Amino acid sequence: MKEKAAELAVVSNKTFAASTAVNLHHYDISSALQTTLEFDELIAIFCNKIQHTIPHNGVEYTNPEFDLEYKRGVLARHSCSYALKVEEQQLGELKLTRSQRFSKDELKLLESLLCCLIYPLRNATLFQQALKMAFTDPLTKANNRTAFNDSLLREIKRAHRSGSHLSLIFVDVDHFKSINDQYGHECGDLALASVAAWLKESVRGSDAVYRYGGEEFVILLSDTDIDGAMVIGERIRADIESHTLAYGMDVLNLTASLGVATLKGDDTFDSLLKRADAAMYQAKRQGRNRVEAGF
Ligand SMILES: Nc1nc2c(ncn2[C@@H]2O[C@H](COP(=O)(O)OP(=O)(O)OP(=O)(O)O)[C@@H](O)[C@H]2O)c(=O)[nH]1
Repeated sequence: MKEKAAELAVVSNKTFAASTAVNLHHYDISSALQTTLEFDELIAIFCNKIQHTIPHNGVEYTNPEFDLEYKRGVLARHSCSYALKVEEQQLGELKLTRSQRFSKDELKLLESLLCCLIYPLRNATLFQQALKMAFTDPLTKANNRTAFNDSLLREIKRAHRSGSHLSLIFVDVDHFKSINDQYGHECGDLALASVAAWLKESVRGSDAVYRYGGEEFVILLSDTDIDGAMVIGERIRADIESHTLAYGMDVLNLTASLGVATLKGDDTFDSLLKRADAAMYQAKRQGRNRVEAGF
């Protein structure tokens, strides 16, 4: 049992090789852990299964790679913590707490049982990494078009059901072709990655920036009406205009044209997209570096 993270006992697949023979309890836990690939569900199942052999009041699981913090119960005075690993792959840290000390026998049993958890956790890691890749644009690290289609469909259903507002903003970089032509595609790629980063900063706290294609991005704003979306659109436009992009000895200034639309009662996926897109083209026609609403 260790109290400080720096002195964590390590449970890895090597511990498994040294552990006692697999018994029915291990088998029961292993079977239950095969039912999900979600980290928090795996931890909850594991802790439920060991509760009667190793009673505990509080559980804390952290996995910085996936920005995950799972807590349940009441964190008490005595704790035991484990850094979970398979080979060199970190799988997060698990801490159990309660008001009485954990005995040596309990800790030995817990280490042995934790071996049932590490491979399901490793599978969850691989699955979550694959999911992340499938929904991320590799150049800009923004969410990709597939992620956008999924999110927009889900958000439209939610907004229609609950009567809440939903807005979206199309952002199209102005005269982007001339950046490629003048400075080359490498510079164009850098510009796109930079714009994506600026957009994420502008809508801080939200994960709703998507690369729609080419030099076009889209931002999905839940619970936001047209007035709110226009304010955010104007902030984004000003942010892009105020940034500079250093490329070798050159300093580039970028602008973008934005189209904003808010979901109406009879809107579908296509009609909402069409209004935002039309508003963006209106902004281009009006001289670029502008925000227009599509009503
Ligand atoms: N470097 C780079 N260029 C891209 C990428 N995707 C699309 N483009 C370029 O983006 C440019 C888009 O040009 P246009 O559609 O003519 O638009 P524009 O020059 O931005 O002009 P306006 O939108 O009218 O202001 C094309 O030259 C594409 O080749 C990419 O991933 N990387």
